[in-house]
This record gives sequence, C-alpha cells and structure tokens, in this order.
Amino acid sequence: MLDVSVKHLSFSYDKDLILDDINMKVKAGAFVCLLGQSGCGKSTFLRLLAGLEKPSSGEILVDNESVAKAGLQRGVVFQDYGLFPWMSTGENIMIALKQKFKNMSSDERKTEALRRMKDVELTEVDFDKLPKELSGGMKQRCAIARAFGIDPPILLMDEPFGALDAVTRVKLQDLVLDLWKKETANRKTIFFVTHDVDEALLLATDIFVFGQSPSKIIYSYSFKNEKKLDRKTMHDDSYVMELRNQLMKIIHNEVRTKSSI
Ligand SMILES: Nc1ncnc2c1ncn2[C@@H]1O[C@H](COP(=O)(O)OP(=O)(O)OP(=O)(O)O)[C@@H](O)[C@H]1O
Repeated sequence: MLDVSVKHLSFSYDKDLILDDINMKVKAGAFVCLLGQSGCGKSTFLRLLAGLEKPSSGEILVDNESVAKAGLQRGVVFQDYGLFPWMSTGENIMIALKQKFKNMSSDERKTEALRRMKDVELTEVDFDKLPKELSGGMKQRCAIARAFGIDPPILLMDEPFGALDAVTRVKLQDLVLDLWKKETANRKTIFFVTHDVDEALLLATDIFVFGQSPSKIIYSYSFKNEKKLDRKTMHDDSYVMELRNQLMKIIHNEVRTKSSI
C-alpha cells in the first residue's frame, strides 16, 4: 500500500512540451482512472510513473521517495500484452516470478504461476501454449496474472482492454476489479488509462482528466464510497449519469473546469 504524490510534473520530448505542471495526490489502495483525448499524454504520464522516462521538472513521490528508475514496486500491463512471443504462457509468468522472488524454486514458481493463471481463469492446458496460440483476451489474462503474480504495490495499466471485444472487455473489467478488491489489507494502487468514460465510472475510486497537449489536469473527481455503484446499477443512478455527462463534455472540450460537481 503506497501513497503516490505528483508535484509540478512537466515533461517534454525534445522541445515538445507534453505534460505541463501536473499535480496529483493519490491514496494507497486507490483505483485511479486517467481520461483524456488521444495524444494528450496519458501513456507518457504512465511511463513517468513507471520510471521509464524522467520528468523535465517536478517529481513523482511514492511513499515520499522520488521515482528514479523502473522497479518491481510498479508492475505494468499494456494494451499489446507485452508477452515474450517465444515463451509459453506459463513461462511468461514464471520468468517474472523469478525476477521478483529470487529464492523461489522452479517447482514453486510453476505452482504459483498455475495458481495465478487459475485466478484469471486460464487452465493447466494453457500453461504450455505460446502467446500466438491464445486469443487476445487470453493473452491479456496472462499479462494480468503476471502483473498480479509479482504482486507490486502499484500497478500501471495502459488501455489494457482497448483491443478487446465488448464481451471480453466486460469479463476482464470484472476480473481486475475482483482481484483488486480481494486484497483488502494490501490493496494495490492502480493507475488505469482508458478512453472509455463508462469503464472509468465502473472501475475508479478517483478520476483525473487530462486536457489537450501540453496537458494539465483539467478535472478530478473522487467517489465517496456510497456513490460507488456496480455495472448493473450505475446506469440507473441519476448522480452517476450526471457525472458521466459532465465527463463527456469536459473530454470533448465543452466545459473547462477543475472542480467536482
Ligand atoms: N517517444 C516519443 N518521442 C516523441 N514524441 C512522443 C513519443 N511518445 C509519444 N510522443 C508524443 O507525445 C504525445 C503524447 O503521447 P501519449 O502516447 O502519451 O498520448 P496518449 O494520451 O496516451 O494517447 P493515446 O490515447 O492515443 O494512446 C503525442 O503527441 C505523441 O506523439
């Protein structure tokens, strides 16, 4: 469980300013959804959180320590799965476990990989399959099993369901939500990039909207517990639907505001 604090973060690719004075406070165990138009810098922000890029100015603090480089404290799940194509499903998970748990024996790694696969509804039969033999949904299940397997306190997810069909997307949203909720004592802090306002409303405890590049946070919203509804009830709730409309308008530039409704 780690708090994340972003202070006056700016970032440029060469002279091209992409992120401009981003500020954010995120409590340990939050599920943060990042929304914004294409090209506004959401993935860049995630890369900075991962330590794969360095801020041009400002800083990112994880439990009051500045993020200097990539580390096992932060796991990542990308839209394109990021699996090694020459390794089987099981090996893709086991190699990540080897990095994190250096004293684990090969047998223990296999048992743990199978347990993590079961969590995401992959079977023993899938263990030896290569990524090319899996559907997109199965590949993403494998990537999720791997990310949860190394058990990072912070999980960064960049449009993980963007390439999936609607039915698979719903299943995987529920799966990630269940895995995240299950860890009551040690809940991960998740940063989840999406284009989909409904996905954010379903998953997030906190929503941040990025404006157009050079991007600032133009809106933020935190759910109070009683306002957090599930897939079945949220579309019947006038408060959530008002928030949905507001988010749609902000993302499409009809409203420019930083306050909550
Ligand atoms: N390696 C790079 N070098 C130079 N410019 C880059 C690089 N990566 C991204 N950019 C530029 O930075 C800007 C932000 O890109 P980024 O991918 O972070 O946006 P995004 O909000 O995640 O977009 P999308 O929603 O379409 O994935 C874009 O203008 C993009 O062209």
